[in-house]
Amino acid sequence: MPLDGAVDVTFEGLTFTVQPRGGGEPVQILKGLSGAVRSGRVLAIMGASGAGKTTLLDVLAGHTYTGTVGGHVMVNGKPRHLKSFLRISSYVQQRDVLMASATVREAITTAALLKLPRAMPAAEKRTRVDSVLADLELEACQHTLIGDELLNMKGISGGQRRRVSVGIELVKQPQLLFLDEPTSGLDSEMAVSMMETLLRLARGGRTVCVTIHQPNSIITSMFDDFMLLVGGQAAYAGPWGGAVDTFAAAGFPCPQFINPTDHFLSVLRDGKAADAVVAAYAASVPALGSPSAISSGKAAGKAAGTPSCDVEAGLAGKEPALEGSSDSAASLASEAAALVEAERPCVPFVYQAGVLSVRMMRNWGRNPMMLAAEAVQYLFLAIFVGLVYLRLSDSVATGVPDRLSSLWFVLAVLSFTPSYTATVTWDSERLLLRREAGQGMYSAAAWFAAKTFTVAPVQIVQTTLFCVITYFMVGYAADAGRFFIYVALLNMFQLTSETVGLLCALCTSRSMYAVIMLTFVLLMLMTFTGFLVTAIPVYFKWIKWVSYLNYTYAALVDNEFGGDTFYTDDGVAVHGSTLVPSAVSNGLSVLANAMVALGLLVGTRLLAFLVLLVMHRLKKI
Ligand SMILES: Nc1ncnc2c1ncn2[C@@H]1O[C@H](COP(=O)(O)OP(=O)(O)OP(=O)(O)O)[C@@H](O)[C@H]1O
Repeated sequence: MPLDGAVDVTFEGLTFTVQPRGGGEPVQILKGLSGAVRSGRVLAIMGASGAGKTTLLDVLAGHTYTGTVGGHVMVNGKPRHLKSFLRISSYVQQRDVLMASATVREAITTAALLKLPRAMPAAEKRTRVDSVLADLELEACQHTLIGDELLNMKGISGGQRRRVSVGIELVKQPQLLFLDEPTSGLDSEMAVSMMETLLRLARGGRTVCVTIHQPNSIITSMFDDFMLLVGGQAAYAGPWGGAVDTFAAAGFPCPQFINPTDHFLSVLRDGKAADAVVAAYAASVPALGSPSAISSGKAAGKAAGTPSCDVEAGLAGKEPALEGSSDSAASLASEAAALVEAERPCVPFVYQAGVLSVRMMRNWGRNPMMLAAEAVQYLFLAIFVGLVYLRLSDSVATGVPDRLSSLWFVLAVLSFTPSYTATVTWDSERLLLRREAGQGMYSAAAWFAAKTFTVAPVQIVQTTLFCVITYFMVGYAADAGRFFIYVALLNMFQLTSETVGLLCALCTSRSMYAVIMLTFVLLMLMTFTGFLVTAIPVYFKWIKWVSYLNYTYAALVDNEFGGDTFYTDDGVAVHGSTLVPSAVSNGLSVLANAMVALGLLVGTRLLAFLVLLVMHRLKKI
């Protein structure tokens, strides 16, 4: 799909400085880099691990969230206006984070629905998807699942996954494409095919900038421009063909039959040699501040094919104090505002939530094992509880304590099962949410709404099944009203448990830590329902009053005992309400306890929502 409107990006004296977390002197990661990324061409940024490739790509793409950027970035010769720049550019991160249960076409269609204006006709969006599939040669596998080996879901190849990640960005037809290590993890054939795709996109009028680790010689032959970094400095910047000459001029000619990039990296491993190359390169380009340094780059490069061409001086170690340098506080604030603006979705909230709900439901549908595993878990546990407490008697001596413990056991099952499921599924959800919401495909609030409205019905069905089995197997009060109260209380309880699990996952950002936190929280809440401990120490009393287990347990016990009669061994009838232990009863009616439990469900859900928003804003998820 050829594009109109060539975009050339030039940069001069770029620095990037971070303040180490543990304190100490600021660390300069990029040390005054200058160069250009041209329309219709591919610029490959290379260097050893830690040389600063990703940092440079982030700064060029305008994706820096921390640190201080210095220097100039110009777009078509004018200072970059980050907000419009972000609108016409796309960034493909190193790791493919995709929905495993979607087909290739569905993944790109979802991106089109969320990234293109709502007003654009559906047919036009479909055409856009078709053309992306054609551009990336994904037509043959468009109906294949993306898949995930960890989920035992067979899917497309690694190279196709990389192309799907690019396709998701291409739907908005960006003029600039930044890709972090697009060939990493691919075998050489797939890596070549990926580079061919990028070259084709560049030739169609796009400006393409990639970081690359260890390219083979076929891949290097596809570079138009090349930038080689060592310790945040430029060892070379210019047309690919000039790099070998620069190294030769510095005293390091490339041996015959050796891949030049292997030679470059091997030379740069030696600190002294690296300094010599950096100095030789810096001496071969116009001085920083010279009018020719940026503006004449393209023409000079094309004419001479020397290092001082498309990509300009990487002036080693110099801290440029350029006029209008972007490291002023005001400039940084406006860049941050531009990023926030760029992360704002372009379709309405309800539409976002709708598209996400469809995708989540499809995910359930395509993962019958996931659904079945949960349902079997509830079924198995319900039958287990039923068998343990099968047909309880109405004896004061045995029926009463067994009823109390069975209800506590039911709560234990419905505390741990949904909350653990919420924490263990979080890791994969988090990565997708971070990428997609981070790119402004949808808001975190829309994701939360979609999750709430798609997960809740499934959970209600599962919990109701659990309730029916346990109620009749155990033989709780034979009263329809009390049965429905039991079902309602446990459904609210189960949803609260799921929310508590999600809350722990959101607070810790890693499911492993979430599980530890959750176990601690649940055990603490379970201890103070009045069933395990009757005399609660004064310093723990507050836990009882904020615990959703306490209110639900009190309501369940009251509901069960309230209208029933029990019999002593001597046959004396005793009204159930008098048998409720004082440690369990909290003085509230069933309805009042249910209302508090409902309030706690709404409260924890709102709290989870707020934590999600904060963590998303802080880039912690
Ligand atoms: N926010 C940061 N705070 C502290 N150090 C950082 C930060 N970002 C990057 N660095 C450091 O800057 C150096 C360059 O990092 P960068 O990720 O750009 O390297 P790279 O060349 O892309 O490496 P790789 O190929 O391993 O991804 C590394 O030493 C890294 O630890």
